[in-house]
Amino acid sequence: MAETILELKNAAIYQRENLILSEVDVEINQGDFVYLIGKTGTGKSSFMKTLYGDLSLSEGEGSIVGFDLRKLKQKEIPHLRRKLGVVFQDFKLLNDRTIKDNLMFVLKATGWKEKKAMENKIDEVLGKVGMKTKNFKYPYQLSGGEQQRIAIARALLNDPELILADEPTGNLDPQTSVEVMEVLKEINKNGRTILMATHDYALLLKYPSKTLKCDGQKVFEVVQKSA
Ligand SMILES: Nc1ncnc2c1ncn2[C@@H]1O[C@H](COP(=O)(O)OP(=O)(O)OP(=O)(O)O)[C@@H](O)[C@H]1O
Repeated sequence: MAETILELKNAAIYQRENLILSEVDVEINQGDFVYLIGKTGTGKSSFMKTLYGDLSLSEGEGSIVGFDLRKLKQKEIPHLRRKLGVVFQDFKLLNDRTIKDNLMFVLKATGWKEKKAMENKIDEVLGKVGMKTKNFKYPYQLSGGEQQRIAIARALLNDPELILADEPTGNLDPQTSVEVMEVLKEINKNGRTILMATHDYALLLKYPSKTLKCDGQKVFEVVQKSA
């Protein structure tokens, strides 16, 4: 049996006092590729934020990569984030430094010390996203698709057990979205678990996989119809 990486039981998710999602029961196993879909404002980002500790879980049960979300303390959040790779729609790269220095910054912030090991790791993750030759560039010198590849490489630095991608193709054109999706699929094929929020139905049709939907304050699994 595959190991459970994420489990929510009867969870409720709030933004301040507003209930966004309730009775949430979700299980994600090691190696899964899971989509999270739903119209704008239905709670996809709130769901993701709960998983990476940006919103606290105050009702129900939740565990993710070995952390109990109900008991998560502020000071544990960096440890949780280290076991997760988070990818955002807007890349969130630091524009004042090169790609290599963006990645170096994360390694230093997460406790890496040895220069050679850091350089090897940077080479390894850039290789995985096909961006090894661009390490001297600045983010603004790269296209959106290239920047997102770098953001995915950054998410891989600490060998996360789970990658949370919130609309990773939201700012990209259809062709570039497919390229970024290929990168994510390849990473998943190598055993990494991925949860991806999206409203790009073309991608869902092209790359069918388990799909969760947010609607009417609930999250449920939907069966995709083939095109
Ligand atoms: N910081 C906040 N404070 C209060 N309410 C919020 C906050 N952030 C989001 N909300 C509300 O929570 C609901 C869900 O928002 P959320 O961003 O999770 O939806 P979403 O499905 O990710 O939407 P989108 O596809 O537009 O990103 C919305 O009604 C939104 O107005």
